[in-house]
Amino acid sequence: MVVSGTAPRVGLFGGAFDPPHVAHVALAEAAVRQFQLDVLYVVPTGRAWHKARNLTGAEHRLTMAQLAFKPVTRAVVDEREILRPGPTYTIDTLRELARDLPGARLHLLMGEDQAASFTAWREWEDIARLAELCVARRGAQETDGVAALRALPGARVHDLQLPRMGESATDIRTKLAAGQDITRLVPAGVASYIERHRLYLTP
Ligand SMILES: Nc1ncnc2c1ncn2[C@@H]1O[C@H](COP(=O)(O)OP(=O)(O)OP(=O)(O)O)[C@@H](O)[C@H]1O
Ligand SMILES: O=C(O)c1ccc[n+]([C@@H]2O[C@H](COP(=O)([O-])O)[C@@H](O)[C@H]2O)c1
Repeated sequence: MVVSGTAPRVGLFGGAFDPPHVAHVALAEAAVRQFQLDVLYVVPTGRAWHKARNLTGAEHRLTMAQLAFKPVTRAVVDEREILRPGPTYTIDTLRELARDLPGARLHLLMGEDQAASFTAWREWEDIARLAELCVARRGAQETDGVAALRALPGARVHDLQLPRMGESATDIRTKLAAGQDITRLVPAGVASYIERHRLYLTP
């Protein structure tokens, strides 16, 4: 890891990445730049307790994340949540990072949809104590996601400067199942991987 100044600035960007799309990559690039991150851990979710659907196999999502985030300076795709048994909780990952990188300034990245449901996350108070929360606007609709986080006592909340982007993995999966073109929505390597492995052919 490259360390600038005294406290290393470390980012955590978790997601199902099913599949990773251009907004994920833009968000990661913007965060590295804005928060001057020394390293950004991009962490595909293992077992997403909070999602109703079954995710695509972890090995596919991991490889697609590696393809997608390869061009992002300082980004490292990390498989710890996939390897950890049981449901995935962000607090476990943050505690590991805090233990392994003592003194680091931890930045948790998320879109505003996740910010809006943040108080449903496991041990969210401890997450807010351990990490600065960096929230990107998402889609065309204003939500009160960022405002909800700002209202939490003690939370350190930052606006992640990203133009509103409408891409969503749900929409991409729907388009693929309908045989529609998604090449502008995902990085080229991800589009080839999806095609080669015949992913998302059914809704
Ligand atoms: N278009 C977007 N703009 C800003 N943030 C986004 C965007 N798409 C996803 N994110 C954020 O990226 C993180 C990972 O998202 P995830 O992998 O669930 O993608 P998704 O597009 O939301 O997927 P799905 O549609 O399957 O729920 C979340 O914090 C989410 O809010
Ligand atoms: O820890 C939790 O309780 C928790 C609840 C909801 C979401 N998260 C994390 O938030 C990240 C984005 O979630 P998602 O659903 O947009 O892929 C991902 O890393 C999830 O593991 C974490």
